Amino acid sequence: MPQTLTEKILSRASGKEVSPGDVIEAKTDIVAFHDLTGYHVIEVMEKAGIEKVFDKSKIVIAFDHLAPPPDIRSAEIQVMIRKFVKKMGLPNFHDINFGIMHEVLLEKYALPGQVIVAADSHTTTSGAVGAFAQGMGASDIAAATITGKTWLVVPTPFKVELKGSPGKWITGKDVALKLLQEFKADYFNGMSIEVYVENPSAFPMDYRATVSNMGIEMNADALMFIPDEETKNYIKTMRGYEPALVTPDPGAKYTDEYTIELGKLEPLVAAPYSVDNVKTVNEVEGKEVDQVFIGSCTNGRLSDIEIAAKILKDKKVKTRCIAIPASYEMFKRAMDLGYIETLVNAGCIVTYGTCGPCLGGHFGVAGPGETIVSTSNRNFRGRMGSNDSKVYLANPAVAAASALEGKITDPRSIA
Ligand SMILES: CC(C)[C@H](C(=O)O)[C@@H](O)C(=O)O
Ligand code: SF4
Repeated sequence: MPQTLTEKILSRASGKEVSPGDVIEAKTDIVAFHDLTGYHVIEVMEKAGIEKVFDKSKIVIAFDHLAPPPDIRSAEIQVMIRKFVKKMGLPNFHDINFGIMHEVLLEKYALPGQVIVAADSHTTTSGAVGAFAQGMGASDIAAATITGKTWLVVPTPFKVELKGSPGKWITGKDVALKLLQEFKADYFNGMSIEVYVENPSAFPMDYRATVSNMGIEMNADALMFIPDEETKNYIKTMRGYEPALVTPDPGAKYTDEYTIELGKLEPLVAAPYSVDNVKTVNEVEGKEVDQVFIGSCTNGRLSDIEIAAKILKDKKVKTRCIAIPASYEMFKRAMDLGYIETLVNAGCIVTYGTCGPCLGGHFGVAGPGETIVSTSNRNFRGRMGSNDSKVYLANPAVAAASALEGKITDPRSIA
């Protein structure tokens, strides 16, 4: 039987031919956790008295939610995890100066065809390179850390096709929001989405990562881009070697298919208080904005910072604007290309590699009555701080244009 990417990956990982609905035990290629959930993972292991991991080289840990620690409790958690890393002799540990775990996984570890599990819902991000990547709770991740295995229900594969090329100021975010507008936030429950890109270079890895990242907002078990030339180029550029590509068999069967004509997309916005409350930017433009956040594991990559820099070059923002490249690597590249200087000159506050304001943690928590435009992935009540704040999710061009004008702005109207 011709297999989808989902079936191919999970058949290899479980050692038998799988079909949607099967409950399987799959071997994990990478098991990861961060500071906030890592604490619980280690606690579960310690309570069970287990002092070994299945394979040191396959455990990845990154500090991001509490980086740098905003309070004593966060610092305590990091101290505890550093001790665990030392005791176990884990080589793939990324302290507060590396970046957001999902971005670190994408840049340094994830490969086509792998099974990746991590203690964070946005683990779907690694699907951008064609890995079956799923977020899990701390107990499941503790079990996978110990055994190198996890149990899964094989999801039903659904195909999305991206045709043509996106227009000016249209990015991966608009594709993610289009899917949410069309299908709503719970449609893909029990499914995996496999995205085929007709014209690989027109939809680069940064855009793919945004869409995969928001796969969990669609409730999909995984959101994978079918590996192609762009996957190869990305891994070659970031790591210096060419990966082997895993692709679905011709004639593989999907439960359904949906096509997006990239050239027909408009900049979209998710209005409060739900990620699927999607509107065109023109429907909400003119609303006054108190703070703009450009960053997170959704949109903190080089192209996001580049777009913001292009819009803000030689101008001044009219509202608070916080920009956070998702990793050290992204910060460094943005700095070398002059984007950081542009953003600082425009009046933005810039730091690197933290979840920070995305989940209302620190570095720009939203206050009562405030309106925020954010490039992150969630906007439910209280997500970025006060229950009385309103968060509009958008792509980096809409965010930067809104910072420039002090109100929600269509970037096509100004640049
Ligand atoms: C803290 C963590 C468990 C959570 C997640 O799993 O997604 C966070 O990263 C988020 O984005 O809300
Ligand atoms: S940046 Fe936001 S969405 Fe991503 S892992 Fe951190 S808190 Fe979660």
